[in-house]
Amino acid sequence: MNGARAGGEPLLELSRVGIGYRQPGGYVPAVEEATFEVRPGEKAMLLGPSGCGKSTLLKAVAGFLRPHSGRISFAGRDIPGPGPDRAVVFQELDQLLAWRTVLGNVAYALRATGAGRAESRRRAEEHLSRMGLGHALDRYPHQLSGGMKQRVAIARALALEPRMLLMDEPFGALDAQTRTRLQHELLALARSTGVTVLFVTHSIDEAVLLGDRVLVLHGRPSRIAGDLDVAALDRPDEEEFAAARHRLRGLLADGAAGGGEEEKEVPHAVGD
Ligand SMILES: Nc1ncnc2c1ncn2[C@@H]1O[C@H](COP(=O)(O)OP(=O)(O)OP(=O)(O)O)[C@@H](O)[C@H]1O
Repeated sequence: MNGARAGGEPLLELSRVGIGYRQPGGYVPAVEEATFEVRPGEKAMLLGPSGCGKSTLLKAVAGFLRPHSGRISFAGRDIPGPGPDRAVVFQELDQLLAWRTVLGNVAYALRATGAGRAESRRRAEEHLSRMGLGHALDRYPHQLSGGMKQRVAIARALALEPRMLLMDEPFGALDAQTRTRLQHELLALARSTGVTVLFVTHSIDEAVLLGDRVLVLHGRPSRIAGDLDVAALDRPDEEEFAAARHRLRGLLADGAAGGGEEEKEVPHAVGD
């Protein structure tokens, strides 16, 4: 989906959100004053260096963590906790249940939302076929490549027909070729389903390629340092793509230099 098609009331709204963790030495804030909106059909990318709080924000939107300040609302309501309206795909290749088949993994998730057995199998098959896994329904996770495992995880998330797909570096553990292939598959899927996406990455190119908007996080605790519209940019060889890349690199470098953090350098994978 292109950002130009995204519209209407925000689906997700964060207002001055602060989130942190209780440590033995006391409370340590990870993210502060995060304010942004995501509209239906939009693909919003959270970009920032390692440890800046991208996953923390995503987990709060998923309902796994509760903010210590501010407000997160989804479809106009405070988030009560995790729910199938916000399906999550993680980076780890072992997020599937090892003792269930490909079909079983997706059908099980559907059963957990109350769908009947036959209905769950039908929907699971449909979504797995859409991800090119129709031939692998009876395989177990250990019989799959990394790319196939991530396709199953994406199929499982989409089968829930979520209003928002939350993706935490879902292609980060894949080789470059598989990663590129899955990025393009995700773009096609988002275009055909219109699903709203919140996507965590530390790669500038991935953010510009996949996103309609890129929200840059930096500092410790981190804040939103920039919000760039990249909806029209999907060709890395084009001048505007290079300009966006340059702008984002600048925002990240400002954060690395200005925050007084222990982590000064722009992380390795940025701009890859
Ligand atoms: N469960 C936890 N308990 C305590 N501190 C945590 C926990 N999870 C994350 N943190 C800390 O919160 C900060 C933000 O972590 P987070 O994982 O959100 O960053 P990130 O930007 O997603 O990093 P990466 O790109 O490396 O995954 C870090 O300083 C991290 O050490």
